[in-house]
Amino acid sequence: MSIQPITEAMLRNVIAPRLADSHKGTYGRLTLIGGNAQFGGAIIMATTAGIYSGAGLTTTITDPANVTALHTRMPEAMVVDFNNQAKLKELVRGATSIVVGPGLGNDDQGLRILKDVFEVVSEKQVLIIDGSAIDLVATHSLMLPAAKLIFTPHEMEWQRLSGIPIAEQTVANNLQAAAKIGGIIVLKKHHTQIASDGQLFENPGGTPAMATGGMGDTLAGMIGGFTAQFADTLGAVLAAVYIHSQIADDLAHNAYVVLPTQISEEIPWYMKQYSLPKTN
Ligand SMILES: NC(=O)C1=CN([C@@H]2O[C@H](COP(=O)(O)OP(=O)(O)OC[C@H]3O[C@@H](n4cnc5c(N)ncnc54)[C@H](OP(=O)(O)O)[C@@H]3O)[C@@H](O)[C@H]2O)[C@@H](O)CC1
Ligand SMILES: Nc1ncnc2c1ncn2[C@@H]1O[C@H](COP(=O)(O)OP(=O)(O)O)[C@@H](O)[C@H]1O
Ligand SMILES: [Mg+2]
Repeated sequence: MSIQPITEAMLRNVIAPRLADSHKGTYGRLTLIGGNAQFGGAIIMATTAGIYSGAGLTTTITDPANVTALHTRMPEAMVVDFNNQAKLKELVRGATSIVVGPGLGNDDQGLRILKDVFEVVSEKQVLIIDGSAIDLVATHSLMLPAAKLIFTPHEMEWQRLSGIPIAEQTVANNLQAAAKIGGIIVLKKHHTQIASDGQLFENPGGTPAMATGGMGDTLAGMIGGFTAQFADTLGAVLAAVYIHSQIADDLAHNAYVVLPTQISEEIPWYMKQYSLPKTN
């Protein structure tokens, strides 16, 4: 099995210049679901990343305790109470891409919300399953819905989802489990690996300056924003993974630690560079 490094040429194929004849509806509807009373920051960071990645319209469904904080940080986001089951289902149905799990919590409340998402999501939609949602799928052996599924586990979440202990997470074992689960698996670690349809890609970048809470929540939001805009779902995932760590690597030249929200603020500048014709 050959491992393909993610290249900048791949990103240039995905991140197209915006067309003059377009509007916010052209760039996708992103719905993010998560953030219980304890983990509000996770969904705020995911939302921030989705908006800075250029999603046309973003709605966040979260615990009411997080609404003021989210609005204060990101007035661009629309917000809905995650106890409003009817509204949640409507917003999932209307989304281009859905991110579920950052800070959702793996208790009964989180389980009820995840089941509602799985009930209404459909084949043409992208569904990114992160954080607590991965744990809930693993713990309750949930049936996966027909959708363009993207899982974003760290190594412990991958252990829970695949049953492979971290020490035995070899390329061969991971690919076998990924084929069984289906969809795109983004196994997050130093040099994150992405499995899709028997292919394996590796992120050449990344730094321990990224090892701080919220970094994965930010990546989940980026993948949401990228897949909402770009029709090539695998290409969008690879581009998001690459830019996420490229920004961190650049900031880490002069900084001991890189904050997730600092990464989000840089995303539009990097996307612009990849959308321009190559000069040399
Ligand atoms: N500000 C907020 O609101 C934040 C909210 N968050 C939200 O919290 C929820 C729980 O997510 P979680 O990732 O914090 O907890 P969990 O899934 O139990 O994993 C930790 C366990 O796994 C182990 N471990 C082994 N390998 C590992 C690896 N490569 N990467 C990471 N861990 C690894 C690790 O080992 P140890 O640290 O003990 O060595 C530990 O035992 C989720 O919804 C998330 O979105 C967070 O994003 C933080 C900011
Ligand atoms: N040492 C490291 N080298 C490269 N990337 C790292 C390192 N540590 C963490 N990361 C990256 O940070 C993110 C951590 O994700 P995750 O554990 O889900 O964070 P959280 O749930 O706190 O938001 C992943 O994208 C991972 O690749
Ligand atoms: Mg995480």
